[in-house]
Amino acid sequence: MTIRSAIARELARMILPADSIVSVVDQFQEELLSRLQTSAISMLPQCSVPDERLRWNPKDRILAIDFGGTRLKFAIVSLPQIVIEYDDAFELTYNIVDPTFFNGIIYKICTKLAENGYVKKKNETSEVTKFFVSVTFSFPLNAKGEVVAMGKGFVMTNALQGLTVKQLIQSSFERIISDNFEDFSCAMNVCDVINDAVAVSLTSKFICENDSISLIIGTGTNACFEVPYGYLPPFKKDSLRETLPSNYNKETLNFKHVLVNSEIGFIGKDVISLQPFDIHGGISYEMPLECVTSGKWLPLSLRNILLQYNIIPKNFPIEFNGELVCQLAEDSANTWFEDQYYSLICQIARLLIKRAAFYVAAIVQAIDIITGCKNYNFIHVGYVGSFLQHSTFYREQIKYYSSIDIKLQFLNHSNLLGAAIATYLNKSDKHV
Ligand SMILES: Nc1ncnc2c1ncn2[C@@H]1O[C@H](COP(=O)(O)OP(=O)(O)OP(=O)(O)O)[C@@H](O)[C@H]1O
Repeated sequence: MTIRSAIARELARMILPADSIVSVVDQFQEELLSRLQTSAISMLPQCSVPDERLRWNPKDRILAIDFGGTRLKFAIVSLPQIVIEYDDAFELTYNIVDPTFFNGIIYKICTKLAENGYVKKKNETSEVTKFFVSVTFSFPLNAKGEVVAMGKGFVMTNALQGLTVKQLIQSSFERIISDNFEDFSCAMNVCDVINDAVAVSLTSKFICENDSISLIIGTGTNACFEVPYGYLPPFKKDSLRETLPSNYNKETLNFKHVLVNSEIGFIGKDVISLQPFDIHGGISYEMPLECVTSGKWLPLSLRNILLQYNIIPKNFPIEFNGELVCQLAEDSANTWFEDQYYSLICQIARLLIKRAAFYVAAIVQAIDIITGCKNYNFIHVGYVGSFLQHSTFYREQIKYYSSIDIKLQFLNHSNLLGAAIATYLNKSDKHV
Protein backbone atom coordinates (compact mmCIF):
# COMPACT_ATOMS: atom_id res chain seq x y z
CA MET A 1 0.00 0.00 0.00
CA THR A 2 1.40 3.42 -0.90
CA ILE A 3 1.47 6.24 1.63
CA ARG A 4 -1.15 8.05 -0.43
CA SER A 5 -3.60 5.15 -0.37
CA ALA A 6 -2.98 4.73 3.39
CA ILE A 7 -3.85 8.41 3.91
CA ALA A 8 -6.96 8.04 1.74
CA ARG A 9 -8.12 5.03 3.80
CA GLU A 10 -7.46 6.71 7.10
CA LEU A 11 -9.38 9.81 6.00
CA ALA A 12 -12.29 7.82 4.60
CA ARG A 13 -12.63 6.20 8.04
CA MET A 14 -12.53 9.57 9.79
CA ILE A 15 -14.72 11.53 7.39
CA LEU A 16 -17.50 9.18 6.25
CA PRO A 17 -20.25 8.81 8.89
CA ALA A 18 -20.22 5.54 10.80
CA ASP A 19 -23.99 5.60 11.49
CA SER A 20 -26.54 4.47 8.95
CA ILE A 21 -28.53 7.15 7.20
CA VAL A 22 -31.75 5.75 8.67
CA SER A 23 -30.45 6.23 12.18
CA VAL A 24 -29.21 9.77 11.43
CA VAL A 25 -32.60 10.71 9.91
CA ASP A 26 -34.23 9.52 13.16
CA GLN A 27 -31.84 11.46 15.34
CA PHE A 28 -32.19 14.64 13.24
CA GLN A 29 -35.97 14.33 13.33
CA GLU A 30 -35.93 14.14 17.13
CA GLU A 31 -33.61 17.12 17.36
CA LEU A 32 -35.77 19.19 14.99
CA LEU A 33 -38.90 18.42 17.02
CA SER A 34 -37.19 19.24 20.28
CA ARG A 35 -35.84 22.51 18.87
CA LEU A 36 -39.28 23.36 17.54
CA GLN A 37 -40.69 22.95 21.05
CA THR A 38 -37.93 24.56 23.08
CA SER A 39 -35.41 26.65 21.18
CA ALA A 40 -35.75 30.43 21.37
CA ILE A 41 -33.16 30.97 18.64
CA SER A 42 -34.03 28.45 15.96
CA MET A 43 -37.14 26.87 14.39
CA LEU A 44 -38.94 30.20 14.70
CA PRO A 45 -42.25 30.77 12.91
CA GLN A 46 -41.93 33.52 10.32
CA CYS A 47 -45.41 34.08 9.00
CA SER A 48 -48.55 32.20 8.21
CA VAL A 49 -49.01 30.98 4.69
CA PRO A 50 -52.17 32.38 3.13
CA ASP A 51 -54.02 29.94 0.97
CA GLU A 52 -56.56 32.19 -0.71
CA ARG A 53 -55.66 34.36 -3.66
CA LEU A 54 -58.86 36.20 -4.39
CA ARG A 55 -58.21 39.89 -4.27
CA TRP A 56 -55.34 40.42 -6.64
CA ASN A 57 -55.83 43.11 -9.23
CA PRO A 58 -53.71 42.22 -12.28
CA LYS A 59 -52.92 45.93 -12.73
CA ASP A 60 -51.15 46.03 -9.39
CA ARG A 61 -47.41 46.28 -9.75
CA ILE A 62 -44.84 45.03 -7.32
CA LEU A 63 -41.50 46.67 -6.83
CA ALA A 64 -39.25 44.11 -5.12
CA ILE A 65 -36.04 45.22 -3.42
CA ASP A 66 -33.30 42.82 -2.32
CA PHE A 67 -31.14 44.31 0.37
CA GLY A 68 -28.68 41.58 1.32
CA GLY A 69 -25.19 42.96 1.07
CA THR A 70 -23.19 45.56 -0.76
CA ARG A 71 -25.08 45.11 -4.05
CA LEU A 72 -28.67 46.29 -3.94
CA LYS A 73 -31.01 44.67 -6.46
CA PHE A 74 -34.52 45.70 -7.40
CA ALA A 75 -37.11 44.54 -9.91
CA ILE A 76 -40.63 45.02 -11.11
CA VAL A 77 -42.31 41.64 -10.90
CA SER A 78 -45.64 40.64 -12.40
CA LEU A 79 -47.68 38.04 -10.61
CA PRO A 80 -49.12 35.47 -10.69
CA GLN A 81 -46.98 34.71 -13.76
CA ILE A 82 -43.80 35.47 -11.72
CA VAL A 83 -42.13 37.40 -14.49
CA ILE A 84 -39.37 39.93 -13.86
CA GLU A 85 -40.38 42.81 -16.16
CA TYR A 86 -37.44 44.98 -15.32
CA ASP A 87 -34.48 44.64 -12.98
CA ASP A 88 -31.40 46.59 -12.07
CA ALA A 89 -28.75 46.75 -9.35
CA PHE A 90 -26.17 49.10 -7.90
CA GLU A 91 -23.35 48.97 -5.36
CA LEU A 92 -23.93 50.51 -1.95
CA THR A 93 -20.96 52.74 -1.29
CA TYR A 94 -22.25 54.47 1.88
CA ASN A 95 -22.07 52.07 4.84
CA ILE A 96 -23.44 54.11 7.76
CA VAL A 97 -27.00 52.91 8.18
CA ASP A 98 -29.24 55.87 9.11
CA PRO A 99 -32.24 57.51 7.38
CA THR A 100 -29.88 59.22 4.86
CA PHE A 101 -28.67 55.76 3.85
CA PHE A 102 -32.23 54.67 2.98
CA ASN A 103 -32.96 58.01 1.23
CA GLY A 104 -29.93 57.48 -1.02
CA ILE A 105 -31.13 54.00 -2.03
CA ILE A 106 -34.68 55.11 -2.69
CA TYR A 107 -33.50 58.13 -4.71
CA LYS A 108 -31.51 55.83 -7.01
CA ILE A 109 -34.42 53.42 -7.43
CA CYS A 110 -36.92 56.22 -8.21
CA THR A 111 -34.48 57.75 -10.71
CA LYS A 112 -34.12 54.42 -12.55
CA LEU A 113 -37.88 53.82 -12.58
CA ALA A 114 -38.48 57.32 -14.02
CA GLU A 115 -35.68 56.93 -16.61
CA ASN A 116 -37.18 53.65 -17.78
CA GLY A 117 -40.72 54.95 -18.05
CA TYR A 118 -42.18 53.00 -15.12
CA VAL A 119 -43.43 56.20 -13.50
CA LYS A 120 -44.98 58.89 -15.65
CA LYS A 121 -45.00 62.68 -15.36
CA LYS A 122 -48.24 64.33 -14.21
CA ASN A 123 -48.58 66.08 -17.58
CA GLU A 124 -48.39 62.69 -19.38
CA THR A 125 -51.02 60.80 -17.42
CA SER A 126 -53.99 61.42 -15.20
CA GLU A 127 -53.55 58.04 -13.48
CA VAL A 128 -51.35 57.61 -10.43
CA THR A 129 -48.99 54.64 -10.90
CA LYS A 130 -49.29 52.59 -7.72
CA PHE A 131 -46.57 50.23 -6.58
CA PHE A 132 -46.69 47.71 -3.80
CA VAL A 133 -43.17 47.64 -2.47
CA SER A 134 -41.77 44.46 -1.01
CA VAL A 135 -38.35 44.04 0.55
CA THR A 136 -36.05 41.13 1.32
CA PHE A 137 -33.84 42.36 4.11
CA SER A 138 -31.09 39.87 4.96
CA PHE A 139 -30.06 41.31 8.32
CA PRO A 140 -31.51 40.35 11.71
CA LEU A 141 -34.79 42.06 12.63
CA ASN A 142 -36.71 41.72 15.87
CA ALA A 143 -40.36 40.63 16.02
CA LYS A 144 -41.51 44.22 15.43
CA GLY A 145 -39.38 44.52 12.28
CA GLU A 146 -36.70 46.79 13.76
CA VAL A 147 -33.06 46.30 12.80
CA VAL A 148 -31.18 44.42 15.52
CA ALA A 149 -27.72 44.25 13.96
CA MET A 150 -26.14 44.84 10.58
CA GLY A 151 -22.70 43.27 9.96
CA LYS A 152 -21.32 42.60 6.43
CA GLY A 153 -19.41 45.90 6.63
CA PHE A 154 -22.40 48.12 7.55
CA VAL A 155 -22.48 50.30 10.64
CA MET A 156 -25.80 50.77 12.39
CA THR A 157 -26.57 54.12 14.04
CA ASN A 158 -28.82 55.08 16.96
CA ALA A 159 -31.01 57.02 14.52
CA LEU A 160 -32.63 53.68 13.59
CA GLN A 161 -33.84 52.95 17.10
CA GLY A 162 -37.56 52.37 17.47
CA LEU A 163 -38.18 52.47 13.70
CA THR A 164 -39.08 49.47 11.61
CA VAL A 165 -37.46 48.88 8.23
CA LYS A 166 -40.94 49.21 6.73
CA GLN A 167 -41.38 52.69 8.27
CA LEU A 168 -37.88 53.76 7.24
CA ILE A 169 -38.38 52.76 3.62
CA GLN A 170 -41.93 54.15 3.46
CA SER A 171 -40.85 57.53 4.81
CA SER A 172 -37.86 57.59 2.45
CA PHE A 173 -40.18 57.07 -0.51
CA GLU A 174 -42.49 59.86 0.69
CA ARG A 175 -39.63 62.25 1.23
CA ILE A 176 -37.78 61.49 -2.02
CA ILE A 177 -40.93 61.66 -4.14
CA SER A 178 -42.06 64.99 -2.64
CA ASP A 179 -38.56 66.56 -2.78
CA ASN A 180 -37.29 65.23 -6.11
CA PHE A 181 -40.11 63.73 -8.12
CA GLU A 182 -42.97 66.15 -7.54
CA ASP A 183 -43.69 66.27 -11.30
CA PHE A 184 -44.27 62.52 -11.31
CA SER A 185 -47.49 60.77 -10.53
CA CYS A 186 -46.77 57.71 -8.42
CA ALA A 187 -47.61 56.22 -5.03
CA MET A 188 -45.42 53.73 -3.20
CA ASN A 189 -46.95 51.51 -0.56
CA VAL A 190 -44.40 49.48 1.40
CA CYS A 191 -46.10 46.18 2.25
CA ASP A 192 -43.78 43.39 3.36
CA VAL A 193 -40.28 43.15 4.73
CA ILE A 194 -39.10 39.55 4.91
CA ASN A 195 -35.78 37.81 5.42
CA ASP A 196 -33.92 35.83 2.78
CA ALA A 197 -34.80 32.38 4.15
CA VAL A 198 -38.50 33.25 3.93
CA ALA A 199 -38.01 34.70 0.43
CA VAL A 200 -36.48 31.44 -0.74
CA SER A 201 -39.24 29.46 0.90
CA LEU A 202 -42.06 31.46 -0.63
CA THR A 203 -40.43 31.20 -4.06
CA SER A 204 -40.01 27.48 -3.58
CA LYS A 205 -43.62 27.02 -2.55
CA PHE A 206 -44.93 29.15 -5.38
CA ILE A 207 -42.76 27.73 -8.16
CA CYS A 208 -42.62 24.10 -7.09
CA GLU A 209 -46.38 23.89 -6.43
CA ASN A 210 -46.00 20.61 -4.53
CA ASP A 211 -45.13 20.71 -0.85
CA SER A 212 -41.56 21.77 -0.77
CA ILE A 213 -38.63 22.38 1.50
CA SER A 214 -36.30 25.26 0.78
CA LEU A 215 -32.62 24.85 1.29
CA ILE A 216 -29.77 27.34 1.32
CA ILE A 217 -26.25 26.03 0.82
CA GLY A 218 -23.96 28.89 -0.05
CA THR A 219 -21.73 30.57 2.46
CA GLY A 220 -23.95 29.14 5.18
CA THR A 221 -26.53 26.38 5.43
CA ASN A 222 -30.18 26.81 6.33
CA ALA A 223 -33.64 25.50 5.52
CA CYS A 224 -37.17 26.83 5.73
CA PHE A 225 -40.37 24.79 5.58
CA GLU A 226 -43.96 24.73 6.76
CA VAL A 227 -45.45 23.04 9.79
CA PRO A 228 -49.04 23.08 11.02
CA TYR A 229 -49.64 26.00 13.44
CA GLY A 230 -50.77 23.47 16.06
CA TYR A 231 -47.25 22.01 16.24
CA LEU A 232 -45.87 25.25 17.73
CA PRO A 233 -45.33 25.55 21.49
CA PRO A 234 -47.36 28.33 23.22
CA PHE A 235 -44.45 30.81 23.36
CA LYS A 236 -43.90 30.60 19.60
CA LYS A 237 -47.64 30.85 18.91
CA ASP A 238 -47.75 34.02 21.03
CA SER A 239 -44.78 35.64 19.30
CA LEU A 240 -46.23 34.85 15.87
CA ARG A 241 -49.63 36.30 16.81
CA GLU A 242 -47.96 39.51 17.95
CA THR A 243 -46.49 40.03 14.48
CA LEU A 244 -49.83 39.77 12.70
CA PRO A 245 -51.83 42.90 11.88
CA SER A 246 -54.59 43.77 14.37
CA ASN A 247 -57.32 43.10 11.78
CA TYR A 248 -56.04 39.57 11.14
CA ASN A 249 -58.58 36.94 12.07
CA LYS A 250 -56.37 34.98 14.47
CA GLU A 251 -58.88 32.14 14.91
CA THR A 252 -58.08 30.96 11.40
CA LEU A 253 -54.49 30.27 12.44
CA ASN A 254 -55.53 26.88 13.84
CA PHE A 255 -56.18 25.70 10.30
CA LYS A 256 -53.03 27.16 8.79
CA HIS A 257 -49.46 26.23 8.18
CA VAL A 258 -46.63 28.47 9.27
CA LEU A 259 -43.22 28.94 7.77
CA VAL A 260 -40.45 27.93 10.08
CA ASN A 261 -36.96 29.30 9.63
CA SER A 262 -35.13 26.33 11.05
CA GLU A 263 -31.50 27.56 11.21
CA ILE A 264 -30.52 23.95 10.53
CA GLY A 265 -26.84 24.88 10.78
CA PHE A 266 -27.22 24.30 14.54
CA ILE A 267 -28.36 20.69 14.11
CA GLY A 268 -26.19 17.66 14.84
CA LYS A 269 -24.36 18.32 18.12
CA ASP A 270 -24.67 14.71 19.29
CA VAL A 271 -24.76 13.16 15.84
CA ILE A 272 -22.02 14.65 13.69
CA SER A 273 -18.60 13.67 14.90
CA LEU A 274 -16.36 16.57 14.01
CA GLN A 275 -12.69 15.77 13.49
CA PRO A 276 -9.82 18.01 14.66
CA PHE A 277 -9.46 19.40 11.11
CA ASP A 278 -13.12 20.55 11.22
CA ILE A 279 -12.57 22.90 14.13
CA HIS A 280 -12.47 26.50 12.94
CA GLY A 281 -13.11 28.10 16.34
CA GLY A 282 -16.07 27.66 18.70
CA ILE A 283 -18.59 28.16 15.88
CA SER A 284 -17.86 24.63 14.60
CA TYR A 285 -19.21 23.08 17.82
CA GLU A 286 -22.22 25.41 17.81
CA MET A 287 -23.09 24.76 14.18
CA PRO A 288 -21.96 21.23 13.30
CA LEU A 289 -24.26 20.76 10.31
CA GLU A 290 -23.20 24.09 8.84
CA CYS A 291 -19.56 23.27 9.54
CA VAL A 292 -19.63 20.07 7.46
CA THR A 293 -21.94 21.26 4.64
CA SER A 294 -21.39 24.94 3.84
CA GLY A 295 -19.21 26.63 1.25
CA LYS A 296 -17.48 28.61 3.96
CA TRP A 297 -16.27 25.86 6.30
CA LEU A 298 -15.87 22.72 4.17
CA PRO A 299 -13.02 24.21 2.10
CA LEU A 300 -11.22 25.15 5.34
CA SER A 301 -11.43 21.54 6.55
CA LEU A 302 -9.78 20.46 3.30
CA ARG A 303 -7.06 23.02 3.84
CA ASN A 304 -6.44 21.77 7.40
CA ILE A 305 -6.19 18.17 6.20
CA LEU A 306 -3.66 19.04 3.51
CA LEU A 307 -1.60 20.98 6.06
CA GLN A 308 -1.82 18.16 8.58
CA TYR A 309 -0.41 15.61 6.10
CA ASN A 310 2.18 18.09 4.76
CA ILE A 311 0.63 17.97 1.32
CA ILE A 312 0.75 21.76 1.04
CA PRO A 313 3.18 24.17 2.75
CA LYS A 314 2.01 26.46 5.59
CA ASN A 315 2.30 29.50 3.34
CA PHE A 316 0.33 27.95 0.46
CA PRO A 317 -0.95 31.06 -1.35
CA ILE A 318 -4.28 29.80 -2.72
CA GLU A 319 -7.61 30.60 -1.03
CA PHE A 320 -9.63 27.51 -0.16
CA ASN A 321 -13.18 28.35 -1.19
CA GLY A 322 -16.22 26.58 -2.58
CA GLU A 323 -15.12 27.06 -6.14
CA LEU A 324 -11.77 25.32 -5.59
CA VAL A 325 -13.36 22.38 -3.74
CA CYS A 326 -15.96 21.91 -6.48
CA GLN A 327 -13.26 21.92 -9.16
CA LEU A 328 -11.29 19.31 -7.21
CA ALA A 329 -14.36 17.13 -6.71
CA GLU A 330 -14.97 17.19 -10.46
CA ASP A 331 -11.27 16.42 -11.07
CA SER A 332 -10.81 19.40 -13.37
CA ALA A 333 -7.36 20.49 -14.52
CA ASN A 334 -4.66 20.88 -11.87
CA THR A 335 -3.28 24.40 -11.60
CA TRP A 336 -2.02 24.61 -8.04
CA PHE A 337 -0.98 21.30 -6.53
CA GLU A 338 1.95 18.93 -6.90
CA ASP A 339 1.09 16.29 -9.48
CA GLN A 340 2.01 13.37 -7.20
CA TYR A 341 -0.68 14.46 -4.70
CA TYR A 342 -3.32 15.78 -7.06
CA SER A 343 -5.50 12.68 -7.31
CA LEU A 344 -5.32 12.18 -3.51
CA ILE A 345 -6.42 15.81 -3.00
CA CYS A 346 -9.36 15.31 -5.38
CA GLN A 347 -10.28 12.14 -3.48
CA ILE A 348 -10.24 14.02 -0.15
CA ALA A 349 -12.40 16.81 -1.60
CA ARG A 350 -14.91 14.15 -2.72
CA LEU A 351 -14.87 12.50 0.72
CA LEU A 352 -15.72 15.83 2.36
CA ILE A 353 -18.53 16.47 -0.13
CA LYS A 354 -19.84 12.92 0.33
CA ARG A 355 -20.06 13.53 4.08
CA ALA A 356 -21.79 16.88 3.45
CA ALA A 357 -24.28 15.24 1.08
CA PHE A 358 -24.97 12.42 3.56
CA TYR A 359 -25.99 14.92 6.26
CA VAL A 360 -27.95 17.11 3.83
CA ALA A 361 -29.87 14.06 2.60
CA ALA A 362 -30.52 13.08 6.22
CA ILE A 363 -31.79 16.52 7.28
CA VAL A 364 -34.03 16.86 4.22
CA GLN A 365 -35.59 13.46 4.93
CA ALA A 366 -36.01 14.35 8.61
CA ILE A 367 -37.72 17.64 7.68
CA ASP A 368 -39.93 15.81 5.21
CA ILE A 369 -41.15 13.55 8.00
CA ILE A 370 -41.95 16.34 10.45
CA THR A 371 -43.73 18.49 7.86
CA GLY A 372 -45.88 15.50 6.97
CA CYS A 373 -45.50 16.23 3.25
CA LYS A 374 -48.01 14.40 1.16
CA ASN A 375 -45.84 13.16 -1.69
CA TYR A 376 -44.63 9.75 -0.73
CA ASN A 377 -42.57 9.23 -3.87
CA PHE A 378 -40.38 12.29 -3.87
CA ILE A 379 -39.28 15.31 -1.87
CA HIS A 380 -39.27 18.61 -3.70
CA VAL A 381 -36.43 20.86 -2.57
CA GLY A 382 -36.06 24.37 -3.94
CA TYR A 383 -32.56 25.59 -3.26
CA VAL A 384 -30.23 28.56 -3.57
CA GLY A 385 -26.51 29.01 -2.95
CA SER A 386 -23.52 28.96 -5.25
CA PHE A 387 -21.80 26.11 -3.44
CA LEU A 388 -24.54 23.59 -4.14
CA GLN A 389 -25.47 25.06 -7.51
CA HIS A 390 -21.94 24.67 -8.87
CA SER A 391 -21.28 21.15 -7.67
CA THR A 392 -22.86 18.38 -9.71
CA PHE A 393 -21.08 15.87 -7.47
CA TYR A 394 -22.68 17.38 -4.32
CA ARG A 395 -26.17 17.25 -5.86
CA GLU A 396 -25.67 13.68 -7.13
CA GLN A 397 -24.47 12.51 -3.74
CA ILE A 398 -27.48 14.05 -1.98
CA LYS A 399 -29.70 11.96 -4.24
CA TYR A 400 -27.49 8.91 -3.74
CA TYR A 401 -27.88 9.01 0.05
CA SER A 402 -31.63 9.47 0.04
CA SER A 403 -34.07 6.60 0.06
CA ILE A 404 -36.75 8.88 -1.46
CA ASP A 405 -36.21 10.69 -4.76
CA ILE A 406 -35.02 14.21 -3.82
CA LYS A 407 -35.87 16.63 -6.64
CA LEU A 408 -33.52 19.59 -6.36
CA GLN A 409 -34.63 22.74 -8.14
CA PHE A 410 -32.44 25.83 -8.28
CA LEU A 411 -34.42 29.00 -7.56
CA ASN A 412 -32.86 31.85 -9.43
CA HIS A 413 -33.60 35.42 -8.22
CA SER A 414 -35.45 34.03 -5.24
CA ASN A 415 -34.78 37.05 -2.99
CA LEU A 416 -36.57 39.36 -5.41
CA LEU A 417 -39.27 36.88 -6.37
CA GLY A 418 -39.90 35.83 -2.75
CA ALA A 419 -40.43 39.44 -1.67
CA ALA A 420 -42.91 39.95 -4.51
CA ILE A 421 -44.69 36.69 -3.71
CA ALA A 422 -45.05 37.69 -0.03
CA THR A 423 -46.90 40.83 -1.03
CA TYR A 424 -48.95 39.04 -3.65
CA LEU A 425 -50.07 36.42 -1.14
CA ASN A 426 -50.79 38.92 1.62
CA LYS A 427 -52.66 41.32 -0.62
CA SER A 428 -54.76 38.53 -1.98
CA ASP A 429 -55.34 36.92 1.39
CA LYS A 430 -58.83 37.80 2.58
CA HIS A 431 -57.68 38.48 6.11
CA VAL A 432 -55.08 41.17 5.53
N1 LIG B 1 -18.36 28.81 -8.75
C1 LIG B 1 -18.51 28.34 -7.51
N2 LIG B 1 -18.46 27.02 -7.28
C2 LIG B 1 -18.61 26.53 -6.05
N3 LIG B 1 -18.79 27.27 -4.97
C3 LIG B 1 -18.85 28.59 -5.13
C4 LIG B 1 -18.72 29.19 -6.41
N4 LIG B 1 -18.83 30.52 -6.25
C5 LIG B 1 -19.02 30.72 -4.94
N5 LIG B 1 -19.02 29.57 -4.27
C6 LIG B 1 -19.16 29.36 -2.84
O1 LIG B 1 -20.49 29.66 -2.48
C7 LIG B 1 -20.52 30.44 -1.31
C8 LIG B 1 -21.28 31.73 -1.59
O2 LIG B 1 -22.58 31.37 -1.74
P1 LIG B 1 -23.68 32.34 -2.36
O3 LIG B 1 -23.19 32.88 -3.66
O4 LIG B 1 -24.93 31.62 -2.35
O5 LIG B 1 -23.65 33.55 -1.42
P2 LIG B 1 -24.44 33.75 -0.07
O6 LIG B 1 -24.50 32.51 0.74
O7 LIG B 1 -25.70 34.43 -0.42
O8 LIG B 1 -23.38 34.66 0.58
P3 LIG B 1 -23.53 36.04 1.30
O9 LIG B 1 -23.50 35.64 2.75
O10 LIG B 1 -22.30 36.76 0.87
O11 LIG B 1 -24.81 36.68 0.84
C9 LIG B 1 -19.12 30.67 -0.88
O12 LIG B 1 -18.81 29.78 0.16
C10 LIG B 1 -18.28 30.33 -2.09
O13 LIG B 1 -17.06 29.73 -1.72
